[in-house]
Amino acid sequence: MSNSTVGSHSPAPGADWVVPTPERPVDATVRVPGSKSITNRAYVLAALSSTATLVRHPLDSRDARLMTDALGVLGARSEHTDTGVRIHPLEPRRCPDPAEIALGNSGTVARFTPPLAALGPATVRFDGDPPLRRRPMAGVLRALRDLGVDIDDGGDPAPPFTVRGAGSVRGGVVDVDASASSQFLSALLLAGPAFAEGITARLVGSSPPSGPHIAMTLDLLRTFGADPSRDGNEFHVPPATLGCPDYTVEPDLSSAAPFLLAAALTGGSVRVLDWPASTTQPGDWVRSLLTELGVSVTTDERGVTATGSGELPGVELDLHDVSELTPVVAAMLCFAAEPSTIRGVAHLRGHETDRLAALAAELSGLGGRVTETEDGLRIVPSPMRSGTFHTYDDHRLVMAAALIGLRVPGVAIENPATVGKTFPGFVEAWSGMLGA
Ligand SMILES: O=C(O)C1=C[C@@H](OP(=O)(O)O)[C@@H](O)[C@H](O)C1
Ligand SMILES: C=C(OP(=O)(O)O)C(=O)O
Repeated sequence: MSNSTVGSHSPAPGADWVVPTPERPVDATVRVPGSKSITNRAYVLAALSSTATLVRHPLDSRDARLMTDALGVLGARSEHTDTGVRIHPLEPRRCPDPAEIALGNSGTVARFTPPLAALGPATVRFDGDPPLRRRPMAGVLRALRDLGVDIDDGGDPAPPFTVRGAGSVRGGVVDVDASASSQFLSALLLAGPAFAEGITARLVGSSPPSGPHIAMTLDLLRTFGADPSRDGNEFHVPPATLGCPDYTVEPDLSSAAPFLLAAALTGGSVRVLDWPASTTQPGDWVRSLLTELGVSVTTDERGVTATGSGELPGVELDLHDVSELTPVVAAMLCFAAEPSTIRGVAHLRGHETDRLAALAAELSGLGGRVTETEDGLRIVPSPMRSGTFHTYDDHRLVMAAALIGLRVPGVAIENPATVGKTFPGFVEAWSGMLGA
């Protein structure tokens, strides 16, 4: 494939990235790295297993390294091998006391590791990047406290906070308000097999976002030998001895999404290799979205291919279940023929940044007419122009801005390296797709 472009292949360190704008429809085959959500769940369950786990094709990114580092502090060694990462079972005596865990801006690390600290005997202080201190944590900290875990958050349920481990957690029945993040529930369910009485988590408050991520948690628990069950709003995970010697991570379909959307926006064709035949990943939904928008989506043994016409209708979408796709979908809809609305995603105000405010500001800054609603965005077609797109340390804003650059020459993405949270090679993969 070759395709002429304007813009740059890869920015100098610290410089903005002027996104290449193709002069012809894209025609490319791409491979994306492993799923962040699956990688970090597999690492947690591997640490809780009684024997070592080789995790194959894991994501290697900032969030994944933060997870292996956190597990290392807690006493689970990891080895990078030619075929993946081998995680050894937690040995709590290896954890220094007191200990410190760095959370970066990773929701999975921030929510999934405090229950593991509660299982060990050490006092563990957790802190992260300044934006993480504004992300919600109350749902998981409150539930852990209700289970008898000693947590000091200075009265504010946010990092920094300290878990004083008692060497075990009794577990049992607990109410969980996961309306701000599904990760609160996933955190408790993942640790459930290691609690003496397992866990019965009863959802209270409005329904959690990101349902597929909860299904993913149950799926991985089963793969590692636990026996989770769900009865309406009640989730039960009995105590279990876990083990899965060899686990292979699927490609990250949320990282794949912008590449398929690129086919829709340029009237080209993009194949993503190794799309799983069945998956709990929310990114799989992009296939039905594109089909609804009139894009041809075909699946064969090599992967999924999207072929677009470059024309898109406006659409009304409820993204409550697949909210991590909102930034790239919102960017694409700036080029639809009619107005669109995205609803059901008020909780994005507590993601890496306030994503609704950031998308409205940055897409409007390039000429789009994008406004915040109570629980989403309204997008009205409007000619877009070159300029700087600020990324607020949010990987998915880099991906969103790259889509705008497909149709608008001269889009400069500030701090593109922040995409390394989940996709360190994104700039190169995007430029490769464009033949730049
Ligand atoms: O459990 C997970 O791996 C995730 C759950 C979702 O979080 P929220 O439920 O907070 O949206 C999602 O947005 C995030 O990217 C990953
Ligand atoms: C919300 C996200 O990440 P996390 O909550 O895992 O930090 C995301 O990747 O879109």
